[in-house]
Amino acid sequence: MTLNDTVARVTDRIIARSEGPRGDYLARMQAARVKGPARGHLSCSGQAHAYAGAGTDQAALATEKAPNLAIVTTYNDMLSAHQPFERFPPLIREAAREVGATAQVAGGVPAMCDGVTQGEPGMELSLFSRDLIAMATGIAMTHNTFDAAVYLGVCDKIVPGLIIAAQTFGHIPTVFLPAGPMTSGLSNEEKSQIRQKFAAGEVGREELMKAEMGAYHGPGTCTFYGTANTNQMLMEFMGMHLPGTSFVTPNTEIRDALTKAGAQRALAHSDLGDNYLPVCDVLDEKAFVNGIIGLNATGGSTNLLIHLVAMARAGGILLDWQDFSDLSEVTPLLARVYPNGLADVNHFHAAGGLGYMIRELLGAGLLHADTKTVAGGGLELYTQEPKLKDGALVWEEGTRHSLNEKILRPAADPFQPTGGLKRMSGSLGNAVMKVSAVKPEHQIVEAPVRVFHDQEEVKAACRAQEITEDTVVVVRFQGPKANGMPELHSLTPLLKNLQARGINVALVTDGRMSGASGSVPAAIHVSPEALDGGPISKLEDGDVLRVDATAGELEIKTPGVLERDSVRVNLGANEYGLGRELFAQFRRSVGTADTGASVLF
Ligand SMILES: O=C(O)[C@H](O)[C@@H](O)[C@H](O)[C@H](O)COP(=O)(O)O
Ligand code: SF4
Repeated sequence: MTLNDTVARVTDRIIARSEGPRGDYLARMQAARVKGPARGHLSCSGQAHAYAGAGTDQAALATEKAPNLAIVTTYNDMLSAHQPFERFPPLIREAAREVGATAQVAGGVPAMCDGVTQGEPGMELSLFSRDLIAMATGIAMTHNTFDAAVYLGVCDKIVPGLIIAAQTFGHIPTVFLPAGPMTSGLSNEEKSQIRQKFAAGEVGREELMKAEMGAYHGPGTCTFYGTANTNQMLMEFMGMHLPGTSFVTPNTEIRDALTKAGAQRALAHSDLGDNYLPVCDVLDEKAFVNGIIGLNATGGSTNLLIHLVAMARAGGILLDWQDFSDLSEVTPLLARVYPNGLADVNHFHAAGGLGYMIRELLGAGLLHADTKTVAGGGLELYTQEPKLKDGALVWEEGTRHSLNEKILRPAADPFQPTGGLKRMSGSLGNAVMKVSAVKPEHQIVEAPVRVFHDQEEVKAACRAQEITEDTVVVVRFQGPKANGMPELHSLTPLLKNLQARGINVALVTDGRMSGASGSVPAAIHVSPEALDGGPISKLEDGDVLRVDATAGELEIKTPGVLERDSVRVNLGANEYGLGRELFAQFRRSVGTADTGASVLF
């Protein structure tokens, strides 16, 4: 199938724009290659220290020339999605031994659960945790005893941070290992409805708690299509997972088989064998374009508009939001998974999942088929799905037809002809909106603004029934420099209640929303942020703003606003408490949302 013209044009534009930094990066990766096992270049004392804790693998490490596999794990009990990783290191060591190699945990890396911290001060560290995860992984990998690596991570900032690190150590073959989604419990829609009833005072805390525990009931990734599951989609579209591994349930025989196969695949690609495949050859411009196509075709998390820019930059690839916007215009929306629909990722997987989507998008000429993937070939391999046959892991062709067209559609008959994410621009600056989750009748709001400097102020105003007319709710000083750009997802039930009362409401913020946010039109990541004196800092209650998701317009309609001075606020309250005092340097040095909101470059 001929590649779509726009996909080809945007890819060429990215390659041309990135030529300098990409060339320098690839030269550094080539220079980082070593002859023989990496550990052999350490001093005898360094090696002895590295092997002392290796138990039965100590002799092999000291005398053999077989590859040594790094395990970077983000296991902790706070993220249901990462709790299954507790069992992974022994499985991976066993897999390494089966192929005459060794494996060592290079380091444990922090991971934050955005569900636990949602609406709490901790959320102000969330975005910064991405770069800290990359730095912590750097500390693990700098032991430099590794010829291949597996990275264990799933959730929001964790996969982006790990990818930044994997790119930094891009001369090392690396496979990402997921743990898989939680089994389906109380549906996301039912959970959301009970939250709205609680916000409206119609049910008590006991009923709310029962619903939340029914939704989030066990190990595995939360089942909505938020940032975590968007990351899983990216790892398949970009060839960093084995095919079809993302949405296989944790703690099952096939999950364990996939974990071992991923480890052995990474070892098979080491420079000590004949199939050297470093990360820098997998994550090239085409892989990132494939990821952006997948993001739009699935209506994925808006957070990836920030993270993908930073992930690509770590490999010398320069993305901008116009790339996302141009690709969105030619990418059909093929999936409806909550918040873009009622299904969850388990239903999506059962309907044909990522393998069906990749087949459809390849067939439509919307993906680069000729990328290098950890599966050992091009993207065609990702139309296959793993099966256990007599205890052995095999891959078979996935379904050629959607098994539920309410969830998954063919490219010839999509839910909508363009992608789920829309770039917004106008006199207020640049922003993004997840339009796939907003009903058409809610996609244009032109109304007076009500300005807030804190999400708690919004909650108080909603509870006091102060918002009774069409309103654009502006929450500013939520940008990366102001307070770490938290997600304001806990406003969703309150704003949905206003919408349900017939009030045409939109949210505009220099902050973020969760990948799970939906249905209320939210123009987020407004750049420049208020603290940088962006137009959002000049708005006053009553000014009229037009938020038009159809046209991608974010326009101040009241004259004279831009001539005003910027409002200044005292941000001292968010400099201390629950660890925020440790991130002052991050707030001072972080970049803008549209350049990846990073402290690293
Ligand atoms: O970007 C995201 O996908 C979110 O941060 C997600 O990781 C977080 O888990 C949700 O906010 C939790 O959803 P609820 O708060 O609705 O349970
Ligand atoms: S999806 Fe969100 S809430 Fe669920 S485990 Fe991951 S970070 Fe936590």
